[in-house]
Amino acid sequence: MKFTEQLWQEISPIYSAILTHGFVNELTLGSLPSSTFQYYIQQDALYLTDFSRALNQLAARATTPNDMLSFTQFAQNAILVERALHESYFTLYDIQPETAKMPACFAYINYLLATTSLQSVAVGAAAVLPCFWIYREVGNYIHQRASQQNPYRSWIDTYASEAFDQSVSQMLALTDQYAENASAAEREKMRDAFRVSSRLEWYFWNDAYTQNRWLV
Ligand SMILES: Cc1ncc(C[n+]2csc(CCO)c2C)c(N)n1
Repeated sequence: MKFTEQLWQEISPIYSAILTHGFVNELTLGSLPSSTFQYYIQQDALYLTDFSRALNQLAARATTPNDMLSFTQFAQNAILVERALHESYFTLYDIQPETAKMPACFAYINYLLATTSLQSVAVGAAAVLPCFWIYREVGNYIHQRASQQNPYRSWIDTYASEAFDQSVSQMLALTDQYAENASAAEREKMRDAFRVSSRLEWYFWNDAYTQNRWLV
């Protein structure tokens, strides 16, 4: 079994919790309150900018030109996605930009920046992988079920694209290659990083759903 297949098996309860989460359910049905979607998009714009920084960190630290190129392209793409949010959804759904990261976004981004800066590139790659992989799976899941009249259709179509599918496959191959060259202890850290980020993906949806804010 591929290393990444093993990773996916290990997060099976987390992935199920994401698919059955109220945010995903209501987004699919089109009944998600616009204020909830607004919170999500505002936080995601903040997330994407720093996610790009985390990928650039991996690009700077990768040892082969091929890997550097992959991480650089992913990093560039995250900024393009962020820009697309501004050019489409912010206008389409009349959303105001936000500057404060709420708890899940704050935790997730700081975890990714610390891991891609201070851990090995292999562990850093495992930490950013859920962002790609979970979005492809959740994106396809929603895409298959949502109606054409869904008010969030424009967002839903983004993650079901072929271009996105290709970058996820590239990221998976890259992670498997790092795992092959890693020691058992290193692979254990990769598994842990993959699980932590997957959990934080759930928290990201949950913060939007509950409109979570700093209590103090
Ligand atoms: C919280 C959160 N997690 C994952 C994504 C998905 N995503 C954003 S950028 C990118 C690819 C960059 O090359 C992917 C897969 C998101 N938007 N927000």
